[in-house]
Order: sequence, then C-alpha cells, then structure tokens
Amino acid sequence: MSLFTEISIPQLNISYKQPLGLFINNNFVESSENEQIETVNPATGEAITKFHAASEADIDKAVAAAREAYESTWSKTSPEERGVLLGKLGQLIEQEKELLAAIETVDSGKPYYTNALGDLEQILQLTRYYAGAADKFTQGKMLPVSSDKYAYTVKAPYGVVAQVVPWNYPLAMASWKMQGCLAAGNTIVIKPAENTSLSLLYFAQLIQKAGFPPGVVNVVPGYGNVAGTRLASHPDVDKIAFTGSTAVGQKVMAAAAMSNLKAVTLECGGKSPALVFEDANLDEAVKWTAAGIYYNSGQNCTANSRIYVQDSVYEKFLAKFTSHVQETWKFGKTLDLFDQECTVGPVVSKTQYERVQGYIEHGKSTEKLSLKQMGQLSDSKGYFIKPTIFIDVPQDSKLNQEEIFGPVAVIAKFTDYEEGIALANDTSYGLASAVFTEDIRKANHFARDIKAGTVWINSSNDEEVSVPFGGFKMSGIGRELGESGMDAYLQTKAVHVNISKL
Ligand SMILES: NC(=O)C1=CN([C@@H]2O[C@H](COP(=O)(O)OP(=O)(O)OC[C@H]3O[C@@H](n4cnc5c(N)ncnc54)[C@H](O)[C@@H]3O)[C@@H](O)[C@H]2O)C=CC1
Ligand code: BAL
Repeated sequence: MSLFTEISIPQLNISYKQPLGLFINNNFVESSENEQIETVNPATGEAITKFHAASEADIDKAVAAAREAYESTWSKTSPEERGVLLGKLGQLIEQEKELLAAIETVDSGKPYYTNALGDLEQILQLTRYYAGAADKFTQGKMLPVSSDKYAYTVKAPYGVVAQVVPWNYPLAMASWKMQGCLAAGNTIVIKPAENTSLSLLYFAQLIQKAGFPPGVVNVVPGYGNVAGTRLASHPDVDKIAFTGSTAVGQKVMAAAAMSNLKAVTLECGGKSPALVFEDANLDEAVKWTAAGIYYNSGQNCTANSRIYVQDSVYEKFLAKFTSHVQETWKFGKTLDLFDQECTVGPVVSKTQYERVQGYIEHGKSTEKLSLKQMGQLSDSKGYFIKPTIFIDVPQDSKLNQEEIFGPVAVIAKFTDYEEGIALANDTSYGLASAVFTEDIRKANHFARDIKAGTVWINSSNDEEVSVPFGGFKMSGIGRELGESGMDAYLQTKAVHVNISKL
C-alpha cells in the first residue's frame, strides 16, 4: 500500500497529499504487518482512505527512535531552542490551518466554519503559549537551608512519553498533550484514535518542517488494543498520557503500574452538571447550556449533559431552551459540513451513532421518559442525530448516570441550593461543572462545594489554553493546559549543596 494518497475536498476546492504511513524518525514508513485501517467520512458513511496501523513491533521501533532522539539530541537542547522550534511550528499551523481544519471536517464530522476552524484557532494559540513558556515554566527553585547548606530544585523532563488521544478533538487533544510535553524537553510517541488519524499524520509533516530532529515526535496510528496496549505496558516509556473513556483509562493505569511504574496522566469521562438558579439570567443560561451540550454534537468530555433547573423557573427555562435550540442551532437546515450555517454535525462513527441512539431508545422505551427532538433530518447516510432533550429525568436514570457523548441534554428540577449541589455531586465523575446565578456568594459556594476540576460561573465549556484542565474522581488524574500542562511533563530533582568550611 502506498504511503501517500491524493484527497480532494471539492467544497473548498482543495486537493492535497495525505500521508498514510507511520511517522517514525521523521519518515513515513509502512506497518511491519501490513495491517491497514479504513477511515470513513461520518457525514456520508463513505470510506475516505486506508492508512497503516502500527503493530507491537512498530511501537517498539517508535519508542526506540524516541529514546535515541532523547538521549542523543533532545535532552541537550535548551528551553529557548525548544521554544523557537515551537514558534516555527506555530507559523506553519497558521499557514495550513484551513487545510488542517478541512481534514478534521472530512475525517471526524466537525462542521468546518462553526467547529473545525475554532479547533485550529485554539491549537495555534496553544502552540504560541507553549513556545513562550518553554524557558519560563522549566525553572527550578533555590531553597536556603542553613548557613552551611542550600539546596536547589531542577525541573527535569521524563524522557520518552507515550500519548494516546481520542477522536472528539483529534488534533486539539493531540496538541494539548504534545506542545507542552515538547517544551518541557521530552520526546514523544503518540497514537491517534483509529477513526480520526488523518489530521495528525498531516500535522507530522509540519513538525518535520519546523525543524524538530528525527525521533522527537513519532506518530503511530493503530488499534487501541494493539498499539495503545503496547505503549501503556512498554518498559522503555517513562510516562503515558491518555484521553478517552474511563474504562480504558483504568486499563492504561494498570498496564503502566504492572510494567515499569511509568507516570500516568488520565483525562477520562464526565457527566458534568449545570445548575440554573431562579435568579440567573435565563437567556444567558439557555445560550451557554445549549452550547455546552450541542457543540461538537455533544462529543465533549466536559459537556454539561446534566442540566438541573430550580423548580420556580423550570417551565420557563424549558420553553426558552427549546425555542433557542430550534431558532439558533437550526439542526438539519443543511447537512453540508462546509456550509457556514451548519452547526451540529454527525457523531464520529457508526459505533458512536448506535451507542447514542441506544441511550435515546432506552430513555424513550425502557424508562418511558418524555423527550423532544429538534430540527429536520432528511435522508442521510451520515451519522446525524437530532439535538435531543429528555425532561424530568430521575436522578437514578441511566441517562443521568452514564456518559452519553452525543447531542442529548438531560434536564431535571431542584428545589434549593442543598438539593442542587447534592444532585450535582451525585456521580462517579468530576470533570467540569457550571452554575448560573446573579448571586456572587451563591456562585462561589458552588465553586467551593462542587467536586469537579473545572467550574464555570455563568458560562460553560469555554476553556482557555492558559487555565489548567482535568478531573476529580473517576474523570482523571493530572492536569493539562496552562503551567500545569507543562508541569505534567516535568519531574523535580532536588540537589543538596554542602558549603560548610573544611
Ligand atoms: N474523555 C474524552 O474526551 C473521551 C471520552 N470517550 C468516552 O468513551 C466512550 C467510548 O469511546 P471509545 O472510542 O471506545 O474510547 P476509547 O477510550 O476506547 O478510545 C480512546 C483512545 O484510546 C485508545 N485505546 C483503546 N483501548 C486501549 C487500550 N486498551 N490501551 C490503550 N489505548 C487504548 C483508542 O485507540 C483511542 O485512541 C465514548 O462514548 C465516550 O463516552 C471517548 C473519547 C474521548
Ligand atoms: N472540551 C475539550 C476537551 C474534551 O471535551 O474532550
């Protein structure tokens, strides 16, 4: 099988050369077992192309390349040099952001103008942020101990880092992991998800063009149970960072523990609550909570998938929410992902389509819950799902307990602060949360009492590259973005200096 193919995106009048191989040592190479994966356009259900899938032996080659690059070159670079390379990468992303966004649209189903370009803007911002941070967040501390002794700390990279990323934000999740990790001075072996590998393979070329030495970044598309498992259990990987389901996060952590006790960062699932109090600006609450569940077709680990509304404004909120989604999101007005008015795309794959439809069917037929589905859906072979609302959902419903990861809002009532916060915390997850109120004291009580890594006050899902991100409870371990996103890839060495007189 060839290592490149020509792909056309007629809607933008683009034709480009798509890499299909494993990217090891700055070269695209074939899989050793000639295993291939077919990738499908979620808007049409049609195959786009096939690419090479890494075997365990390929993972070993990529890890060896990353080790060699770390020991021979990358560990000897200065933070400033790494910042300069990231700056060049930023320039290349800026030049190619329209094409990268178009690849995301075709391969993952993100509407081009309303979603995919936004991902690329964030990736650009994040790359610039870590370019500037490379020589700042790597500094250690001087620790005076006594007149005869001082100590200092050095922030040292781990060495070889494995990264496993999901399909909901293919290039953004890869960038959340890679840029800070490179700034910190590690080398990388990264595995994209099986169904959305094309953008990261294309991006690998920018890494090479920016001047990163061979082996510093290796991209190994492949199956989770082959390539992902090998990375998690590899004896020469010093750290693994993972984003995906909690079930797989647990496997990654177990494999890391049982192999070489490699360090682990996990960004897993969520079932994030939004609490809307009676004193909230309801129009704002509706706008943000709708975006917090329908943006990216609900495929957000931080989606506010549980919306609790104070009983006195519950009916009013429901009416406003429904008409807002109908009028503003206009689902189905066009199913062309390259149309400027397309806001909700398909879910990523047939598997996800069936999983989300399974939850909708369960809520409707098994639990007999009331629901509304909004917008038009003409005949389409794509994996489109209408924005859906389930109303008056009991707390013990499967829909209130499990991550649906689709455009499905679950709405229920609460009476007062105590009940609201108890419902919000009644979950094994703890990734994000939102509160809507004009009472600053109540908002800050919520921020204090909620067990979640992110709290949005009067907004939802508006992450910032400079602000740490990560979960409490079974939503994960560790933080990405901001200074924490670099610290995750640095370990502290303490140096004791004896200066007593001889
Ligand atoms: N936190 C988040 O952002 C995400 C959460 N999810 C949740 O997970 C559910 C299932 O989606 P999946 O695609 O099945 O998620 P997944 O957790 O299986 O996939 C995420 C990544 O992990 C890899 N992987 C799978 N098994 C592995 C293993 N044993 N060792 C190492 N890596 C492995 C996959 O190849 C992919 O790159 C979704 O419905 C959603 O609820 C999925 C994707 C992202
Ligand atoms: N909101 C970006 C990270 C995620 O939802 O997966």
